[in-house]
Amino acid sequence: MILKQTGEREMAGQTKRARLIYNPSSGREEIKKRLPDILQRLERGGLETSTHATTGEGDATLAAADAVKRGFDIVIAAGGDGTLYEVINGIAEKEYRPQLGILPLGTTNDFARALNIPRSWEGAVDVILRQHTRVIDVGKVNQRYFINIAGGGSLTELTYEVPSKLKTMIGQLAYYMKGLEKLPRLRPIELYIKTAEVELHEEVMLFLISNSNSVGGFERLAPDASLSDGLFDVLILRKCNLAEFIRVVSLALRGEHITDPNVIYLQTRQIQVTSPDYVQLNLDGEFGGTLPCVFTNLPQHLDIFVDETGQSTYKTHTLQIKLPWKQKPGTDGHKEEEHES
Ligand SMILES: Nc1ncnc2c1ncn2[C@@H]1O[C@H](COP(=O)(O)OP(=O)(O)OP(=O)(O)O)[C@@H](O)[C@H]1O
Repeated sequence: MILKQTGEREMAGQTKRARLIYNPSSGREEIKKRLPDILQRLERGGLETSTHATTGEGDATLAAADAVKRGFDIVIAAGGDGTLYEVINGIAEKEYRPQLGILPLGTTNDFARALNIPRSWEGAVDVILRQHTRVIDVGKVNQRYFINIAGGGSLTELTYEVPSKLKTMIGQLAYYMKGLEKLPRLRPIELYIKTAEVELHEEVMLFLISNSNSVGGFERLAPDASLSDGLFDVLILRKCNLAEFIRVVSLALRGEHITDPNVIYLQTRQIQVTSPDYVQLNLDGEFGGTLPCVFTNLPQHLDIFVDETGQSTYKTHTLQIKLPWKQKPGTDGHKEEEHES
């Protein structure tokens, strides 16, 4: 018999079993060097851990579903947001859902940032070993699941356009470079939005359906978002020109965009989005199909290990973007400063 429920194995005096699913290509490929140390630290901390190295797109979903089937107590996703997204998609639809640990070794690690999971592998492993968990909501759309954010429209196609080689080499800056390249070709989409509370028909630049407040390096994108309130925070940017777009983005970096007249903000449990246009969906940074669709919040659906101290080890990003038409020849147009928060 497989002892599945949280705590059952401990109560039976058995060591907990963890399945570490890691993406060897994540971030700057740090996991390749760190794996023996990570396994040793987990083992010393009392977790019997076996590993699965992902081989490409979709493999982490299969590996996570397999870990559920084999009755692992804990699944650890080691990599970036893409790996975490795939692991969640292997677990979220199942009746038995192991506890989830995160080792943030990717480029952006939005969700780990939202949960204050330490950036250092030692700190992140210790969070798992201390066994303090938080139950979080999961978003469901088109039979896929997301925990951080879903969106569509201009710029949301960005994350899967950045080649992984470029991300490995220059990290988060790759996203911003690609973003600048896209700015001149922003185009609005026509949307019909329906929730239990409102119905809207608007021309919009983009829409974001968020579960956490930390998205793409913007730490206050949805300032009121709670991971476990059963609600999505929906942000819609109305049709606007390039200058207004840049103004809203710079307000968003400071978390001051919610009251802007170009921004519609609402909270809801379920939202139906349709469009006569071809609109691709972005789920936690990955391609998630196209409109039309219904986004449903599954309240408190996953149990994730978090830092009980709540102290952030993340740096805040101040991004200074020189607009292409003001750029001097020979400069790259970007400057990123980091400050300890
Ligand atoms: N062995 C592999 N080689 C290349 N790509 C892989 C491999 N295994 C998985 N992948 C793909 O790499 C994608 C991105 O990985 P991941 O999110 O872990 O890292 P990242 O892109 O560096 O970080 P972030 O998503 O935070 O920017 C995953 O969605 C997955 O499909």
